[in-house]
Amino acid sequence: MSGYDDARGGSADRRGGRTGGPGRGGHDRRRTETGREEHGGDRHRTGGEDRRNARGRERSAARLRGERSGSRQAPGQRAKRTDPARTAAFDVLRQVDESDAYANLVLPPLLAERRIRGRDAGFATELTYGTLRLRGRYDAVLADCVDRPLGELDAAVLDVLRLGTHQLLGMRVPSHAAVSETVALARAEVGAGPAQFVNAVLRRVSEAGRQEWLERIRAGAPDELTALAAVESHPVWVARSLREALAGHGRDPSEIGDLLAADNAAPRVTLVARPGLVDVSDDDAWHDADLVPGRWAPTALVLDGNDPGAVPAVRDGRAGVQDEGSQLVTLALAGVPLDTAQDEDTAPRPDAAPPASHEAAPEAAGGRAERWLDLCAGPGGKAALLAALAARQGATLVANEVQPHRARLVRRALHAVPEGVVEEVRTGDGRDLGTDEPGAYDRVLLDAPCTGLGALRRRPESRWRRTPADLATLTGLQRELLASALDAVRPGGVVAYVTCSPVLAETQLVVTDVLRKRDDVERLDTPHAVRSVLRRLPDGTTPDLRLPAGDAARDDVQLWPHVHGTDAMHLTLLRKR
Ligand SMILES: C[S@@+](CC[C@H](N)C(=O)[O-])C[C@H]1O[C@@H](n2cnc3c(N)ncnc32)[C@H](O)[C@@H]1O
Repeated sequence: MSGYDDARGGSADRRGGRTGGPGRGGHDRRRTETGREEHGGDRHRTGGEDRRNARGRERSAARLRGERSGSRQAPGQRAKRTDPARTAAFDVLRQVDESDAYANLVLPPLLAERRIRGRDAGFATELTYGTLRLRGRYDAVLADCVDRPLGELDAAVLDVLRLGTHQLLGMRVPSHAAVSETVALARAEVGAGPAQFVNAVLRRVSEAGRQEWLERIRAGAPDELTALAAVESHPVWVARSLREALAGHGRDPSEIGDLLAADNAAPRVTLVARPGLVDVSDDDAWHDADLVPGRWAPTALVLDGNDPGAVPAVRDGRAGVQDEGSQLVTLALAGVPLDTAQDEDTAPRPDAAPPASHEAAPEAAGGRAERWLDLCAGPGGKAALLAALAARQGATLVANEVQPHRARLVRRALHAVPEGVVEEVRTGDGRDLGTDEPGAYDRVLLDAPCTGLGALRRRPESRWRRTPADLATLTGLQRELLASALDAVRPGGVVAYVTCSPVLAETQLVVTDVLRKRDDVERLDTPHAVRSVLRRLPDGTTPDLRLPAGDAARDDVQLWPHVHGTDAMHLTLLRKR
């Protein structure tokens, strides 16, 4: 990467003061004067309400195809080529802002389309995800370097600044290259005037190292939680909810720093080997993939590398990419005995030998094969594991999903499951199922729509999208869905209430509230159910799940990224009396 040598970047502020530069108004005015395409406007404002508008989508789609709307710089300023990896990262950030896109869905096809491979692809990936994850930290840094509220800056300029700041403070890019390459990106994407501003601001950022900036952020915060939230790049309300969740689930709230830090670490790629569909020793299925057993689930394999698409078993649906927490909660539901009279040890372990045939498996009360229901199945990760387990236990599965396009994803996820196991993939509102089919199922998985605040490692942009108002909407829906799941299960049957959020309002409070209104449900010993499906260690024991003990012990299970290395999955098992 080249060093910085740009006489045109002459507005660099070396006096140590904050830098004003072109804000939204200035940026637009400049473009109007030069007659170039209107690019910023209110749509680009961070958090702008109208970012979903059609023009934004069109522009984003064109950008993803690699089409530029024409050079925004004077010919004499075009000498420096922009780096394709940085341009790709910028384009993904703009998509995330303009169209509410998910970076993990947009970036891989964009890299493939532009033939960005190898180290460049790795650089673009780290730059994109790292910038999105640490956006809050970088905004705190940038707020110290710019003399107006960041919300007044053109959103595209702000994204360029965040990209430059991540290179300076979060990657091992030499300062001169981080600044000069980012200024070149700014010049190509947002124009020469803003590029000068970017140059000046990034020079201010580069005057201190990461540690010094973190100390400055901490010193400037009004209280400890706000400081931690800024340093670890979480909205304050999210940090507060997570700290409350730690306490409510029986952990020490002082773990919040470790939890927030764990949200900023890219998770390892974990695969699920769907039992009965693929064998770990089948070399053809794994095609030389470097795999080690997971920490908790007997079905989990950790992939050393980042390309699960290269693994044949993943491509053909016998395996999939799935967090171990998701695997554990699904295995626990499939393994829990259906009625109290049954000896718990008779529940089949997921790594036990399969029954001799589909028909030879245990039956539900009444002598029929068990019927299982996945009430909110899209896109189908848990449904696929559940269906594989159902096949081994002689059960059948109905998968329900309210959104038609997600129901299609469920069908695709289930295509490797043996014929006859999946009764139906239906599209419908799960809230109606309890009334439509009362007592019709033996096991029901309710993996409820939730804030996803337990899976922030995987969705780098999502922490900035959620608002406290989402909680009110979601918790109402979660209550209705849980009531429906409990109506849909037969007496003696089991419901698994699952969220990928540890937030108390979505976990304990939903369950407590729904159970308060009915007397036909009992809580099961969920920690026991989860322990009984853990993988066996070489010495025959199972790993220590490190759940709260003593007074803090609970009858539900909450997993944590900083303790278990999984998403913060929540599981409560309930039995209909
Ligand atoms: C947390 S996701 C489920 C993830 C899924 N279990 C998996 O492992 O792939 C929740 C799903 O519930 C769906 N959903 C939301 N409201 C619903 C409703 N009223 N009825 C059924 N499904 C609903 C959402 O579309 C989303 O696909």
